[in-house]
Order: sequence, then structure tokens, then C-alpha cells
Amino acid sequence: MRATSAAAPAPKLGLRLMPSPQPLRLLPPPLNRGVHEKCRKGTALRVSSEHSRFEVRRVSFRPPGTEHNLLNEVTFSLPERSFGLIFGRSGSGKTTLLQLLSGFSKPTSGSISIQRYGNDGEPIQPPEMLSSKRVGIVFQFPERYFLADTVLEEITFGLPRQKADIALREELAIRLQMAINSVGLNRISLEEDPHALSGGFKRRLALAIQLVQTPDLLLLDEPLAGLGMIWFSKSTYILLFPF
Ligand SMILES: Nc1ncnc2c1ncn2[C@@H]1O[C@H](COP(=O)(O)OP(=O)(O)OP(=O)(O)O)[C@@H](O)[C@H]1O
Repeated sequence: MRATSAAAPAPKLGLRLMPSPQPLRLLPPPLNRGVHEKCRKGTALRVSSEHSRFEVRRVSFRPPGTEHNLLNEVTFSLPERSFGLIFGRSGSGKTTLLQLLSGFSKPTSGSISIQRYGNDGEPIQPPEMLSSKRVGIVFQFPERYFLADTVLEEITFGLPRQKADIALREELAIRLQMAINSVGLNRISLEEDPHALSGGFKRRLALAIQLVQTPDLLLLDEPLAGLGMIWFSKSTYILLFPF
């Protein structure tokens, strides 16, 4: 991935791909019993290697009314169920790139899409644009976007209400409980005012809001800034194994 200004050399951005937390979990445990049975009986097993990638191709961005590109021909791709880290010096364009990935801004040129590949590694359908509804983002200062009076209202703000059937309500309740527990919000009252929380708990709340929504792409802008080492390792674990 590279990012350079059109006129002057701009600070470089980088991308690191983290190993997928469960790259080889092809079959859930109940099916594994069936697999062993089939293996014993000598039945052939077919494992599909169809997969998707999130692809950013030659993305440039120039804010309206300016003369220089903030990003120039940024290219990278992320396999499904993986974890990438964008790094670079202050002012190198990390936040600008996240805004493009989230759909808040449109690239001046280039494309951002999901591409599905078949067993032979070839694309099996045209690239799909990722709807901004399926992208979650935790901003650098998430409290600026808090709207509700209590922690619970803030987490449930975007969830379906009256129209949801019983099954969906049950699923939402489970997701809610898991999100609250996994970020450690169960240690405080859900009646607290979100703005009165400590900086660390504001970040936990912002992450819980996104975990409940189960986005296809989760973007975090400096998610670990201001958090202690223990929370650093815990939140990394949460990001790799959300539920
Ligand atoms: N709309 C805009 N018009 C002109 N310049 C802009 C605009 N938005 C951002 N910039 C400039 O683009 C550069 C990249 O900003 P950006 O916030 O993306 O960097 P960053 O890598 O996230 O920085 P930091 O690590 O300090 O948060 C900065 O120099 C910023 O001032």
C-alpha cells in the first residue's frame, strides 16, 4: 500500500495483515463427527475454498477545492475474517483513508469493493460495493457521537424496535449481552450517562455499539490510544474473537 501526494512526497502509510484467528476452522464441531464417520467409511470429502476479499484498488483522494492529493493510488486487499493494521506518521492520511473505507467520503478515483473468488482463485461474480450500512466505525473520539442519556440506550440506539419478531428480539438480546460482557461494560451501571464515563469506558462503549451491529467491516481509528496495557491485550483479544 502506498500513499503519496501529487505534488510533494507525502508521509507513507503502511498496512500489516494479522493472521486470521480461525483460518482453518472449516467445519463446526457437530459436523466434525460426520467427517470422521465419512473418513472411516472412505467417503471423499470436498472442502470448498471459495472466499471473499475486501479490495482497495488505486484509490486517490483530493478534497474538493484543493490542489493536492491526500492519498494517491492506495492499493491493498484483506481476506475475509482477517485483521489489518494501517499505520503511518501523524498527518499521513490514516483517518482520511478510514473515511473512504467507511463510505463517508468518496474516492476521487479508484475503487473499494468486495470480490468473491471461486475454488480456482478466479473471481466468480462482479465486485460488489460494500454498503455503508454494513460498515462499523469507532472514531478516535467516540464520545463526540454519543446521543443517548444512558449507556444502555446508546448501545441499543440503532437496533430494530416494535417491528422485530420474537426470534429476532431474542437474538438481539443475546448479542447485546455478549457485547456488554466482552468489552467489560457489565462492571458499570448501564444507567450511567455515556459522557460521564472515563476515557477507557467510552471506548469500550463505542466498541460494544459496533459489536451489537455485527458489521461486515469494522474500522477502528486509534482504538487503543489512552488505554493501559491490560486493556490493550484484552481489546486485541476481543477484536480477534468478538463472540
Ligand atoms: N478536507 C481536507 N482538506 C484539506 N486537507 C485535509 C482535509 N482533511 C485532512 N486534511 C489534511 O490531510 C492530512 C492527513 O490527515 P489525516 O487526519 O487523515 O491524517 P492521520 O494520519 O489520521 O493523522 P493523525 O495520526 O495525526 O490522526 C493532514 O495534513 C490533514 O491536515
